[in-house]
Amino acid sequence: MNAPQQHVRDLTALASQLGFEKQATRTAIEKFLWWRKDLRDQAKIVVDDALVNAFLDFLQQQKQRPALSQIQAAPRPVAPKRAATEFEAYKADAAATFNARRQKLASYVEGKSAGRQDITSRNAAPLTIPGLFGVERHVAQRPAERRPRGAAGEAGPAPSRFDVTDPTVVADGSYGSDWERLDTVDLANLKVFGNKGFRHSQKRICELALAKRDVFVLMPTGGGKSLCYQLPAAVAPGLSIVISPLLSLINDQVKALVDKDYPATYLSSSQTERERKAVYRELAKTRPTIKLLYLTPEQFVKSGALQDILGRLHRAGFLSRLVVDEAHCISQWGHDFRVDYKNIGKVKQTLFPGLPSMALTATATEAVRTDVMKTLHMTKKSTDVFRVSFNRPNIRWQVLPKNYENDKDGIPQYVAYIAEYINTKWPGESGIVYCMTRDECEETCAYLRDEFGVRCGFYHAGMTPKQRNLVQLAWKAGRLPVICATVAFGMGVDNAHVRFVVHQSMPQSMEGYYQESGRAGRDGQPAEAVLLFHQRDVGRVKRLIYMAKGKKKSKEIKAKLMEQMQEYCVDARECRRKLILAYFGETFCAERCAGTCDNCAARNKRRPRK
Ligand SMILES: Nc1ncnc2c1ncn2[C@@H]1O[C@H](COP(=O)(O)OP(=O)(O)OP(=O)(O)O)[C@@H](O)[C@H]1O
Repeated sequence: MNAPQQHVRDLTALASQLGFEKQATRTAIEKFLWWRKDLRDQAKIVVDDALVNAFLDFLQQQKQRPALSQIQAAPRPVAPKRAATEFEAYKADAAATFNARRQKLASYVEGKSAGRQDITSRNAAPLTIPGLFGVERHVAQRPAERRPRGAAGEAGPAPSRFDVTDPTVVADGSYGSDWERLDTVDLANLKVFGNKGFRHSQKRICELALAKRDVFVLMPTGGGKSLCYQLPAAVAPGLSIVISPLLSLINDQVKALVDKDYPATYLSSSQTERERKAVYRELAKTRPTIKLLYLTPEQFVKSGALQDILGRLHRAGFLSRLVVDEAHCISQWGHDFRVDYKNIGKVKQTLFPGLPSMALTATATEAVRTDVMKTLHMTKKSTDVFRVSFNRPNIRWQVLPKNYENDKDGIPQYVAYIAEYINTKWPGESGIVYCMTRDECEETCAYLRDEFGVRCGFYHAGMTPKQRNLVQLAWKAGRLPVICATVAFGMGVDNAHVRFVVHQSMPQSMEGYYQESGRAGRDGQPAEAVLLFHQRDVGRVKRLIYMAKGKKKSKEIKAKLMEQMQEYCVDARECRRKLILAYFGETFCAERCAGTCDNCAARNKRRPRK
């Protein structure tokens, strides 16, 4: 199938999820692709937010027109003038964003970025990232009398951009107006990332990373883990490697960084030969200008050519750090175990001895943390562990009984409940309904959409990557507020405004549940996590675990994790927040829950009023 035909198929699937009539949209899509010459001519395309938005707007316009057949017949669409102009604007905008991103990325790896300088040596001219140039200039021009002074009053050492211990720093949000008081880490945070302050322990983590310590970061979803390695990588000399489990996650991160003029790139099978070669060419230089290189674990562990090149850079002292994102994938006790993750430690020890590491995760229990540290050869002595509370005060946790019976129209009552919950409590708001199987996922979506008028789509591993990507983009853009999904809708799902996450059935583990429900309320606004529980689902989950591929031992571990999940579901007394946090080794006083879980709310109701 050639590329345009593939686009037609994928975009049609998306349009039908949105309720557009299939045959009519097919022709419209062909028109759309005809307009978007860039898509038609390329074997590989980047389907990004701009493209999906342009497409959906285009569909909307087509739908409003009574005679779609006219469009079919005409060589160019006969749209009302205003609409056509609007679409032209969308088109131009989408194409411009698309091209700008590609060009930026290409210019980094091919070394064409205007005004770029070598940013890698301590004595080199200021950092080449345009945003950071001001930082450098500022530090370099700091007047001598205002530099930090030693005890005897003598002038302190001239500040360098690795000077991260300025005692006058105003951390955690309040910068004041005096720029002289800010150190390099603060300035990089402001200039490169546009943040006015640090969250949690971000600053300390950056400082320790710059001091070449091993660091283990446990921070809840949305806590701000990325900054902990992106900032030190920008400021430290040399190149940092980031291992991340998903291509979509890598793409999102690199895109966001390139948009900030940050020299980051990646190597993946989704790149064209030309793109891959350009990255290799850059890496083969004595001093590559790339600061952050994203890789999948498979590539890091299996690609001999890449290992050779990175090994050479390490021997030349040019590697700065190995970062392992979503580090719980290393451990069999984590809910997302990946074999290639397990081998990262071996490769690191053999090819990159002495290279500082950073491991980051949002879900590690004590057992997982110990496992990860052991695998990555991070010793207690050389490693600083940062744990941010996993409490999410803005999420209301609830477990409700699930009713399997059908209502008078033959619709399962639990589906009718979900529909009513969405339509009365969160109409039009963004949310996720997690389902146990692919079939349930499609079925629930059909019920919600066709019987109850909920605007929703579905997402599961049985769809092609492109179809999944389209649905995810439509969801992110707010076009499909609700997604019925299996756990395949997982890592990398980054939408701050999710108001609710419903689990239609019991999840497989507490870790998974925390991760999935934690996608609600990343913007800090009130959100809800509702789990529907029926004893029947315990047997179903168990069957899924034992029927899946894998070794007996790993299945037994999964069954144990599931039992803990079951205990959580059947507990009708203890504070949910306390149970979740205790699972991650954190103590929480139930009083602080203040009725924000079903068990505490029920207890408060029962209590006689004074
Ligand atoms: N210091 C900060 N000030 C303002 N915004 C911040 C700060 N740190 C992070 N953020 C923002 O918070 C959001 C979440 O950050 P990030 O994606 O790094 O979280 P995360 O911990 O990696 O989450 P996940 O586990 O889902 O990947 C991002 O939009 C990021 O820009």
